[in-house]
Amino acid sequence: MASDILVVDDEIDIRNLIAGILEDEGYEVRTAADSDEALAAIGARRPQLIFLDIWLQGSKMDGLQLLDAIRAQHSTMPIVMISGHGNIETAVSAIKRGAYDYIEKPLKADRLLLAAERALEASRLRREVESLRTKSGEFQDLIGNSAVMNQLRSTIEKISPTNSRIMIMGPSGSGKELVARTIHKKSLRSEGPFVVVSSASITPDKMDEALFGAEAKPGQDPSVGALEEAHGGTLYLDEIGDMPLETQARILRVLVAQEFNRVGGSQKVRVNVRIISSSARDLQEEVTEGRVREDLFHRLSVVPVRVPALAQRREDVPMLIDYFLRQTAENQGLPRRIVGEDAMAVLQAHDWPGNVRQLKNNVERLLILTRDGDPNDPISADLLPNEIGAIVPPLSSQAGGEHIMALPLRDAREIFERDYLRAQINRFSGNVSRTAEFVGMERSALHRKLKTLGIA
Ligand SMILES: Nc1ncnc2c1ncn2[C@@H]1O[C@H](COP(=O)(O)OP(=O)(O)OP(=O)(O)O)[C@@H](O)[C@H]1O
Repeated sequence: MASDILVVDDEIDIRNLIAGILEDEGYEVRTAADSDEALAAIGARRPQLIFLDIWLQGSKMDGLQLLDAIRAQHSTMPIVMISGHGNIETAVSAIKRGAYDYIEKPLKADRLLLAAERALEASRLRREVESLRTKSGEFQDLIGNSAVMNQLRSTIEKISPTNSRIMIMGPSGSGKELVARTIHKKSLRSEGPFVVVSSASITPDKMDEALFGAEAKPGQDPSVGALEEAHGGTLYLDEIGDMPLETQARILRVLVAQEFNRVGGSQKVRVNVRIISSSARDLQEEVTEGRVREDLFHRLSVVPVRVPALAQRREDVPMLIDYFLRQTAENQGLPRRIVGEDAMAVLQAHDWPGNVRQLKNNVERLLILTRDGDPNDPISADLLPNEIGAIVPPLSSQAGGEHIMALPLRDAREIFERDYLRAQINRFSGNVSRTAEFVGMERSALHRKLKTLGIA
């Protein structure tokens, strides 16, 4: 996506010259002759960079006043001043007031392009640092080598470079947002912003403003909404089913018309944004029950992507654990640890209703709890929190401890074998060969055993 640059200068020749040089390099350029036009252009859509003439003759505000006015509303907007020959001092004072750089007249194409590149790069880096900071280093590769994860990865490769809208479905904590970030990173918009709007963290009455922004009210600054913020990049709508129906209707209108009004505003804002949305619930059901608009659902899920629950890809658990152990050790300055085989078996057999997020939290907790132990000792199963449970899930009620004591050995053993093998089969996602290898039986013998015990 080409960056959107606004050139503000009262001299038409200068405006055209700068616009021509920038457009030749593939930038998208808009121009303004005075402060009113400039503020209107910024109001219509926030640019990614502004070239601003210091003098600005015949304008309500001169360049420095306009600089202050823009920065008051958009404190992080990169602005490069255009300075006349001999007023370098003013240019320097503009930098003190928050301009990013200045270029001198007569203009030189290479200096102009260099200034544009640097300012855009600095602003991109600032966004990246911010997003890394807020995510506290959470951006990471998609870990996992199971068949379903490999399938997911190849889907991501195919759909990322297209501009199509994507609906990601999967249970909470399974990695939907990470998949969305990966798609963005591999798309042609990767240099643009990735903006998240999460229904969980915004109250319904604030949702419209969060998405569309709001026009300035007396005594208040205007607010830039997520759609505008995501111009040139990707907007991730987390839990679309939790958005108020009126907001859904407004999103639909944006998708149809490609433009929208800020809350309380009458001016149309045009943006170029790819929308990726997500849902942890069955959206078809949400549609049937009237919580999601059917027309919106069809427009948003041009390409549906499913992220499987962790319990459906247990093979990935050891790799994820290893990854989180390394990551946590690095982030917290703790020694690296390894997980013992007994603990690994328990962790792999667990059902993880909170999916990868729950696994990650547990690994972090384990590493912190065992920080005083000998780093060379593998973390053993007895250190796992109770809720993770033992490898044999709580025995079915009719086979509780006391009952077992009332049974002959043969029957008690059968109950144990059934629970044990069921858990092992689960752990290896139904793969009999790998289960047989682990429990130390011939494949055919295990088959017979499973049949006798009535395990499908
Ligand atoms: N395959 C994976 N490899 C590495 N980390 C992962 C993977 N899947 C998820 N994670 C990590 O697990 C945590 C939860 O993932 P994420 O937020 O993407 O899930 P989600 O499905 O969007 O959750 P929710 O529905 O609650 O919004 C994040 O810290 C994420 O980085």
